[in-house]
Amino acid sequence: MDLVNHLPDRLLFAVPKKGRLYEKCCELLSGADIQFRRSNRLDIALSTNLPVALIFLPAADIPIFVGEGNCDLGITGLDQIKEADMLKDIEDLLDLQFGSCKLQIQVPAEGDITTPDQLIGKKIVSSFTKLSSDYFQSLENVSTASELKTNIRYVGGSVEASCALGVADAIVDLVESGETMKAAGLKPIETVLTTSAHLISSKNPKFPELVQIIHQRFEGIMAAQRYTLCEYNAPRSILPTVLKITPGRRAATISALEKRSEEEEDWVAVSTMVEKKRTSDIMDQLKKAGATDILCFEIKNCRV
Ligand SMILES: Nc1ncnc2c1ncn2[C@@H]1O[C@H](COP(=O)(O)OP(=O)(O)OP(=O)(O)O)[C@@H](O)[C@H]1O
Ligand SMILES: O=P(O)(O)OC[C@H]1O[C@H](OP(=O)(O)OP(=O)(O)O)[C@H](O)[C@@H]1O
Repeated sequence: MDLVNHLPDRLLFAVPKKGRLYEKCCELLSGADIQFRRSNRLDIALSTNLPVALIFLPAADIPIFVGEGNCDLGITGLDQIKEADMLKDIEDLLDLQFGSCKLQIQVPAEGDITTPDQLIGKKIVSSFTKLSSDYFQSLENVSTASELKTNIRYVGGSVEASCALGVADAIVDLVESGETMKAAGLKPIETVLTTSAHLISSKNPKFPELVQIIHQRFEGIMAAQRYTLCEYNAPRSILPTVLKITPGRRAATISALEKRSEEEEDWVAVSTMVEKKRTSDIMDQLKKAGATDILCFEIKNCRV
């Protein structure tokens, strides 16, 4: 099939082609019901149910493709967006809350260096030379990279080996668990940036309505991951108390329950979204306040 001829009618969505972000991106695309089949070795896949073409690119190139308007949408790390200096050229639509890690200055664990200012004038190795330069410019209080006393050099991978090889006094690299740096005999002395994967769009997308629809679907996935639906019954008299416990995202939905007799007090059913991580605590608080029949449900999908 001549893929390229099908592209003018399609929103181009740039997705990391491999690496740390790839699997999770595929899960999100599936959650947003963007169906596709990626043929072996092909870096373009046409969606089978939406006018979308997925373009699989290195995570580092995605900010440029989206920032310069070649792709309407993209997913990549905030670190890559800032390193490409593209934050001002894109719309930062959503923090997707995966691919979370820190860009840190790491030095030999057994060495004398304990603070970043001791590195002024020394050798730094990183794949993030812009972010490293920005950091040391601010530390050295100079306005351009050419005025820097600190020597910042680029390497594309295995950055953590640079100190042991004598190439660097310190490195600036991504750290999640810390295992890689520990194994390389390094320790952190500063966090330059905290990062995660973001959904980004071009400032002037060719398919703005579809950008909005996909953005809303991704927001729905994030909300479904973050919240559960909590339903319970309560006497109307305790509503002010229980609504303080479960105020909901916007407000709780309250429905009157049928009375079984004239004498019975007014009861209501309350339905509200609660943060997943607080669910057990909230159920305990509701029970204590006098609510009954407290149920919590997983949210499979939603639009918020
Ligand atoms: N250890 C990690 N934990 C969580 N997220 C990470 C980690 N390392 C990298 N990331 C995130 O994933 C993005 C892509 O990193 P990854 O190492 O997968 O790159 P890559 O595209 O495979 O390139 P390379 O070939 O240079 O490794 C990073 O920019 C960062 O946002
Ligand atoms: O703190 P940790 O959990 O050990 O993760 C950190 C490692 O992850 C990243 O590299 P990755 O494994 O993606 O491969 P790369 O070195 O080829 O970029 C990063 O560059 C570190 O090497």
